[in-house]
Amino acid sequence: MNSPSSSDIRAAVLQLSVAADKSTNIAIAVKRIQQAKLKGCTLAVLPECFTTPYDNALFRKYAEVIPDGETCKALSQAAKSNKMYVVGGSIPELCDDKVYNACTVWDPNGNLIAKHRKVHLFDVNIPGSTCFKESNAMSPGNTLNTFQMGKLKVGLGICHDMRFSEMAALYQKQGCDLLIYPGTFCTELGPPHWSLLIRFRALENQTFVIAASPARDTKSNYVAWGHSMVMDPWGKIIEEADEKDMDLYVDLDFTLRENIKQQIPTGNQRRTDIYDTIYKVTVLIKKKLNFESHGSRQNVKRLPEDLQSKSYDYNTTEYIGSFFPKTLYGISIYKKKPVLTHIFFSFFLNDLFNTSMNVCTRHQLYSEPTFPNSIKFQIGRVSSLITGVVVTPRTNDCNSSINDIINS
Ligand SMILES: NC(=O)CCC(=O)C(=O)O
Repeated sequence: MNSPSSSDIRAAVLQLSVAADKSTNIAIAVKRIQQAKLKGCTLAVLPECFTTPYDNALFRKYAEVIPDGETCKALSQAAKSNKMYVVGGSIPELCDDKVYNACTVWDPNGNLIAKHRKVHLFDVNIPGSTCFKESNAMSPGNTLNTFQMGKLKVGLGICHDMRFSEMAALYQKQGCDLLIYPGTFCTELGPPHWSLLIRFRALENQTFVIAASPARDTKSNYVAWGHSMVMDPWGKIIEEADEKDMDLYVDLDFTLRENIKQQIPTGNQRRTDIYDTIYKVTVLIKKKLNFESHGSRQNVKRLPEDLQSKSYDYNTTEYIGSFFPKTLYGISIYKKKPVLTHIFFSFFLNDLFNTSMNVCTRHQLYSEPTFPNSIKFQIGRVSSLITGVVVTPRTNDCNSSINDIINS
């Protein structure tokens, strides 16, 4: 194996102590980011729930909206003033009266470039050891999330997410070079599993892995294991903290990963003819439809349950369309983006025949029969949330452009 010659990034893993006061925690994080900058780092990673003691009773109280809350403002400013990428551990996020365990990522201009809501909540019941039910206080996220640092692609997970190998495998399939897990394992599950799981995820996906824990506080209700660490794709620990309040500064050389990928090319050796790991796009009809066309209002009945959602493989789906005939409603995935079905079919045929033809679908029977008008005739708003697509009816909306539909 070639020995690594140049460092691609210098990362700081900030294993800070979490105090009872949120503003104090934020101020400490900002200071540690500044110190990481002075150490030459371009990336700083904070721990899970670094603003909040890890306690179901406190999550809602400490929660804030993203990106307008106190923590986000401070992290954005810290990223910008230090010209660094900041992976903001996690904070309790308040959204639509729900609380999520959410990681924000900030680029060197202070822009929010990714958000990951913990997908697998920490619900365990080990008599005599650990009992925790995070789902009593938090809602789960539904998507996998990556961000780009120059040429490097980074996949995000939060703590318990690291137990799920499919999730990491999907990041590997998406080409991630580095996986980052802010995490707070406890002193019961930390010793047997923390380091092993990080090592598995690194080795099986041939990626670097950074796991950032808070420092241990033996007086808190939930005692964190600490031991933040950085693992290389060979399964070797590059740096590991002990349980104390401390930071790691680590050089990551991605030529190591490139070499391992060439030498042991497991990424190309998967037998997808006999097994596969897929990332699903879920299409959901959220509300019953009520739309207006040609002056006549149509009240559409509630869909049968089985027609209300469909799942597709995100990675392989190029063109897929579903009609919900009772509502005349359609939804499609076109080049991995959600579009309304009639637009999808138009695109599809236009691509196929390299022409600008009009396609008359059932929607268009109720709208105007030309292509531009059919785009304008929008019976629903399509928003690409998390893993899925939520279709929310909108009445008589004739002003949206195709970009609005795809990007909304
Ligand atoms: N905060 C967490 O998700 C803890 C996960 C954990 O300890 C585990 O064993 O899993």
